[in-house]
Amino acid sequence: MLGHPRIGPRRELKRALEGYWASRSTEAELREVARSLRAGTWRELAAAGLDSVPGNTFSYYDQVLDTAATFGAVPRRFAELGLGPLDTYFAMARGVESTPPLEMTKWFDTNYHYLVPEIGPGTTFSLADRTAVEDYREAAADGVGTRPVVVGPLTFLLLSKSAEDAPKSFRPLDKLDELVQRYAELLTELHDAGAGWVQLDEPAFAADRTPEELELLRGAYRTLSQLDRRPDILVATYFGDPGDALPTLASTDVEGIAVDLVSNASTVDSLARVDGLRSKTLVSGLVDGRNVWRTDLDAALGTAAALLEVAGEVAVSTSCSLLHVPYDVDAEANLDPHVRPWLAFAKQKAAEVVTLGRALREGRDSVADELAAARNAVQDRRSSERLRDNRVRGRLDALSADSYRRSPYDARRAAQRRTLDLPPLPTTTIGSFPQTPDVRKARAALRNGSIDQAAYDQRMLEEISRVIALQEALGLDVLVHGEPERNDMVQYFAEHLDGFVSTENGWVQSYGSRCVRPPILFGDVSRPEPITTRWAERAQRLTEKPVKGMLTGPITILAWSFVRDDQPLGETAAQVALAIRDEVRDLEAAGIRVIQVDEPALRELLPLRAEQHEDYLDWAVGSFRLATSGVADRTQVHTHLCYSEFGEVIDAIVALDADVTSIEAARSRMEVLDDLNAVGFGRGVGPGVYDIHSPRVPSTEEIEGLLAAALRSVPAERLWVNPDCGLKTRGYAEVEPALRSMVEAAARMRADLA
Ligand SMILES: Nc1nc2c(c(=O)[nH]1)N[C@@H](CNc1ccc(C(=O)N[C@@H](CCC(=O)N[C@@H](CCC(=O)N[C@@H](CCC(=O)O)C(=O)O)C(=O)O)C(=O)O)cc1)CN2
Ligand code: MET
Ligand SMILES: [Zn+2]
Repeated sequence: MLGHPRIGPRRELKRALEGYWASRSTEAELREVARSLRAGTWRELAAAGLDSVPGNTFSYYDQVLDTAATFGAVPRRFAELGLGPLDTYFAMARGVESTPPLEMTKWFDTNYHYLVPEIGPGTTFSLADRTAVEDYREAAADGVGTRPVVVGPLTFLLLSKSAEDAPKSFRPLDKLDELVQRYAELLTELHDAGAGWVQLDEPAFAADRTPEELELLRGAYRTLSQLDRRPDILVATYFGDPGDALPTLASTDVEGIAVDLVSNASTVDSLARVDGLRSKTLVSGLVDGRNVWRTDLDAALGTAAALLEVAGEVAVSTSCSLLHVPYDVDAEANLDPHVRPWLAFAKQKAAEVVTLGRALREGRDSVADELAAARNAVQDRRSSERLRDNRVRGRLDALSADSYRRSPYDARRAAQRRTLDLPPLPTTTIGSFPQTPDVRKARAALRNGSIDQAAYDQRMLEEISRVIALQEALGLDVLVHGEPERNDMVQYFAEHLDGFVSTENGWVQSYGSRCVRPPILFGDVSRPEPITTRWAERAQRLTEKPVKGMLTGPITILAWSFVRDDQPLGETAAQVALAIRDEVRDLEAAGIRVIQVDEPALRELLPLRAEQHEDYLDWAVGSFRLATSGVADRTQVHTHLCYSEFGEVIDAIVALDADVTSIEAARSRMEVLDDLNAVGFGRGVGPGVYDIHSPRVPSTEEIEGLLAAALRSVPAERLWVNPDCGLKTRGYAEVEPALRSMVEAAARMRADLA
C-alpha cells in the first residue's frame, strides 16, 4: 500500500500540533506524540500482514514541505529567522508575524493541500534533513522493515514555483540535475541503513506532460537507477492514467512501477502495450485509496491475473496513499447498519491488500472466507433498495432546458435593483463568521447529550443575533447569518439530505492540523425538508438590510464527500443539484432576496487531463444552473469561488450565470478581473480584498489600493467589496478591525466616485 493517514486514529497529531503552536506544550512532547504515531502505524501495518510496509508516511504538516526540508530548499526569509529546524519548518507552513508562509494549494484533484516550494537559481540543494533515514532506522529498531516513501524529484519541481526574485525565464525544473544528485545521496544513505526498497511518488505524470518533461523523467530515473549503492526503486504514479510516463519509466532500470488501476478503467488495457514491464515489478493499485467502498475482490483478482501475463512480477496495492481516507470503520459506533458492511477505511483496506496478495500467491482457497465475505458485501450494495429513489429519478427525467435557464441578465438586474436598493460598491462577507470555541462546545454538548436540541438552537440563535448586530454596527450592506450551526459547509448539508451517511470519527487531513469528515454519498439524494430556511428567516427578521441565504453547491458537495462509484458523477451531481434547488426556492419563498451558492471546489474537480475537461465542465456548470435557476428575476443569486487559479475554468465561471461572483483575489492583486474581462464577463463581481488565511489585519489604505486597482478593470456599478473567503477559521479580534477597514475603504471609494 502506497501510504497511510498520519493525523492519528483520534486526531492525536492535531491536538499535539495545536498545543505546541499555542505554547501549551514543548517540542519534546510534540516529538513524542509523533514518535508514537509512527510506531503505531508501522506496527499495525506489519501486523496486518503486508509484505512491504510503507515508511516515512508521517509528516508534521505536509509531505511536499518535508521534501523541501529534506533537500534544504528553505527560502532565505525563513532561514534568516534563526529558528531551530522544527520551528523553521512550521514558519514555512504557517508564517510568523512579518514573514508570510509558503503558498498553499490543492494536491492534484483532492481536498488535501500542500505547500508550494519556492525554487530560484540561487537555491542550493543539499541533503539537509535525514528524517527519511531516521524513520527507516526507527522502524527497523521496532522490528519492521519499511519501504521509505518520498515525493519524487520531477513531481517536487513540477509542483514548485519560481522564487519571486528569479528571472522570468527560470523554471524550477532547470534545477533537476542538481536535485537528482541529492536524491542519489539520500538513496545511498537509505541503502546503507538497510532499506531494500524506496518509493518515489510521481503523481504529476497523471496529468498532461510535455515531451520534454517525459525526457527529464527518463533522464532522472536513469541516473538514479545507475547508482551503485541504492535500494530497489519503486516509482509510484497515481490519480490517473500515467500515459506516456509508463513506457518512459519502463525504459529505465527502476525495479518497480506502481499504477492506479481504479481511477481510470482503461489503464489496465494500456499496460499490455508497454514494452519493458516483463523485467519489472508492477505494483497494481487495485484497492481504491481515495474512496471508502469495499473492494470487489473477485474483480480485482481477475485484473491481477491478467497482469501476470504482462509484467515480470505483480504486487497488489492501494491505488494511491491512504491519506485520503479515515482510519477505521470499526471506530464508528453509530453508522447506519445497512451501509457499514459496504465500507472499508484504511485499516480494512490494508486487510484487503493482504487478502489479494495471499490469493495470488497461495490460491483463492487460502482466503476463501475473506473472498466470500467481500462478495456478499459487494452484492448486497449492488442490489440494495436503498440506492434508488424513483421519485428523484422521475423528477430528473422530467427536467427540460428551461430547468437550467434564468431570464436574460438585464431583466434580472433591473428587477434586483428595484428590490434591493444597494449603494455602489456594496459590502458583504462570504458567509461564515468565526466558529468560536463556545459554538463548537455547544455542538459537542448537544452530541454528548448534556444539552438538548432546544437549548442548542437557542444558543445558535443568540450567536446569529450577535453576528447580525455586529454587521449592522460595522455598516455592511448585505448581511449574513454567520453559519454558526454548521460543523462544516459540506457535512452539514449531507447530514440533512437523504442518500448520505456521516461519520463521527472519519477524519481526513485537509491541511496541517485541519481535518474534515467527508460524508458518504451512497444512494439517490433528496431533501426531506428545508435545511437552512429557519436560520435565514430568523436572521432576516432582525434587520432591514438584506440577509444573504447561504448554501453549498452541488459540485462542492460532491468534491468534499466520498461519492458512489456505481454511476457517472454527473448523474449524482444532478440529484444533489435538485435538492439544493428545492432549498433555493424555499429560501426565496421565506423572503430571502439574495442567495449565495458556494462552489469553491469547481476548479478542484477539474480532471487532470485536458481531454476530459469539456465533459466535466458541462455537467458541473449544468448542476449549478439546475440548482440556481428556479427563482424569480428579482432574487439575486451569488456564487463564491476560492482556493485556486481560475484560468482554466474562466469560461465556466461565466457560464454559471450567477448575478454576482465573489472570488479569491487579494493574493494575486486582482489579476482574476482581467481574466474575466477577457472572456466578456459582465456580471457583478466581488474580488476578495483581503486574505482571510492570515491573521493580519489589512489597513483601510491597502484595501482602497486594491479597490482602485479593481476599478481599472470593472465599472463601479458591478464591483462588490468582500473578503477572499469565509471567516470561520479566524477570531473576532482580527475579524472586527479587518471588516472595519473594509467598510471604511468602500465608503471612501464611494465618496471619490460621487
Ligand atoms: N469539507 C471542507 N473542505 C474544505 C474546506 C471546508 O471548509 N470544508 N475549506 C477549504 C480548506 N480546508 C479546511 C478544512 C478544515 C477546516 C477546519 O477548520 N476543520 C476543523 C473541523 C471542523 C469541524 O468539523 N468541526 C466540528 C467538530 C469540531 C471538533 O473537533 N470538536 C471537538 C469538540 C469541540 C471543541 O471543544 O472544540 C471534538 O470533536 O473533539 C464542529 O464544529 O462541530 C478542524 O480541523 O478543527 C478548515 C478548512 C478547502 N476544503
Ligand atoms: N460560505 C462559506 C464560508 O463563508 C464559503 C467558504 S468557501 C471554502 O465559510
Ligand atoms: Zn471560500
